[in-house]
Parts: sequence; C-alpha cells; structure tokens
Amino acid sequence: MNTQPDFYVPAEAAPSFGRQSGSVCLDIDHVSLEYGVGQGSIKALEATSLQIMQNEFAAIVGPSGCGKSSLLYLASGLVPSTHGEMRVNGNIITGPGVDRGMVFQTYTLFPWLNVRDNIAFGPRRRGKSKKEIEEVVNYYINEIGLARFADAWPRQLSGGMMQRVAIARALANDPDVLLMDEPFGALDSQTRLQMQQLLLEVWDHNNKTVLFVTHDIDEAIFLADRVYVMSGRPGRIHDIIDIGLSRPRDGEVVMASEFIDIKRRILKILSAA
Ligand SMILES: Nc1ncnc2c1ncn2[C@@H]1O[C@H](COP(=O)(O)OP(=O)(O)OP(=O)(O)O)[C@@H](O)[C@H]1O
Repeated sequence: MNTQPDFYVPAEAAPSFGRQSGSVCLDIDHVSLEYGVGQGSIKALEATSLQIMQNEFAAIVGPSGCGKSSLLYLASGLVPSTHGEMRVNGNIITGPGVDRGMVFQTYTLFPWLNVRDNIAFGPRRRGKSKKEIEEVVNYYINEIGLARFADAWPRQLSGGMMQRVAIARALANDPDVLLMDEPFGALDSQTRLQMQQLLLEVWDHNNKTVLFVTHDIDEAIFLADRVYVMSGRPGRIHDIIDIGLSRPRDGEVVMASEFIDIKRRILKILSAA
C-alpha cells in the first residue's frame, strides 16, 4: 500500500533526467486575449496555440510586450481568455486551481508566515493532515536547501532564498504544471545561475511540467527542453526550438558551440519576429 500523501513524490520515484512523455499536459488552443474593450483596448494575444508535454521544461521568449506574461496568466486562470480554450491534462481551465502553481518575479511570500508555514500554506488550506503537511514541508525544505531556515521570516531571507521558498510553496500543492514568470529576473547573475541549477534539480526529482517565461535567451536555452519563440504583439508562437543539449547541464554549457548555434538561431528569429 502506498502510504505517501498523494501530493508527495519522493526523489527515488523521479524519472531519469526529466524526459518529457508522449501525452500533452498543457494545451493552449487558439487563445486570444484583448485587454479592455472598444477604443484603447489592447490585443495582447492572437489565436495562440501551444502544447506542452508531460514533464517538459518549456521556456517562452519573445520581444517585450508580446504577451509572454499574459499567456502565463491565462494558463494560471487568473485572467480569462477572450477566445479559445486551455486545458491541463484534458481539464478545461476556468480559473485558478491547485493543478497549476505560479512563481512570480517579485517576491510573493506571506510576510507574516515563516518559511515552514509559507510552504505549508497550500496543503493546510486543502485540509491535509498534520503528518502529511509535515512530510511535504520537510521534503521541499530539503529540496531547496533551506532546512536551517525553516523558522526564518521572509524579511530575514535574501532574494534568492525567497525565490527558493516560493518554488517550494508552489510545489507543495503538487501542481501538474509550474508556471514561472521571470522568477530569477531580479537576482544577481551568480545567484541566478545557482537558482537555475537548483530549479533543474528540483524539476528532475519531482516529475513536473514547467512553463517558464524569460527575457534571457541564455536562461531559456540552459533550462529548457524546448524554447517557444513568440512574435511581436499581438503575440503568437512563431517558432519552436528543440534544445538537444544533454542533461545534466552546468554553467559551462553556455560556451559550447551547440549552445551558441541555438542562441544565434533564436536571435535571428527574434530579429525578424
Ligand atoms: N492588465 C492589463 N491591462 C491592459 N493591458 C495590459 C495588461 N497587462 C498587459 N497588458 C498589455 O498587454 C501586452 C502584453 O503584455 P505582457 O506583459 O503579457 O507582455 P510581455 O511579453 O510579458 O512583456 P515584457 O517582456 O515586457 O514583460 C502589452 O502591450 C501590455 O501593455
């Protein structure tokens, strides 16, 4: 009998280096988004479609204002689409749900809760037992390397540490998809690299699908299985680039000729997008 809580995936059960499987996890199907109505309305997305496979690490890049964050907000259910439909594992998205976890660029921890209670927030709201909550919190505190800071308050943490907790808090709900909007955009380059590596480890251990928005092409290539390149507003997916770089990846990979070729290709697409 499986005695683990249903939202707990031990590292031993993880897939070997996060290969995506054959079924679609997040299906964005001809989705359009217009902010406002009439004169002055803004068409952010136009008939945008993409399909992210189970366990895929997908990154989205595109020109500023092309609708990258809007696409993420649509997938989160925080913003309704004007046209089109989105599904997670076949279920139509009609609003926010625990099957999707979000991590934002700005630090969004609850300042009145310590690290442990920030991570416990979702499972507690969902009525999980004390034992289940303790297990999941301990598991993710260890995953993010902050066991020593379990009782610290958000104000006592650095930006990188806060983002670690934000990732753990999102994963503690056992979402099918982790939606990340420039989560490392405010960090210095050294911390950013550490966080990218940590994210890849956590992704590898926990059998998740990730949709990651970034301005940074190096970051997208370094992290992703596929990079989705958007065209200018109203945005749509212009190209999909398969990143064939082997895993695990380390900081050195940015100097590999394959990496540089992919980057050159994306820059070329962006300059024409
Ligand atoms: N709440 C809103 N109300 C009105 N317009 C909005 C709103 N949010 C975004 N927009 C507009 O929609 C367009 C797409 O914005 P979005 O933030 O999704 O783009 P982005 O690609 O993430 O931009 P950036 O790369 O600069 O962060 C922009 O023109 C933006 O001004």
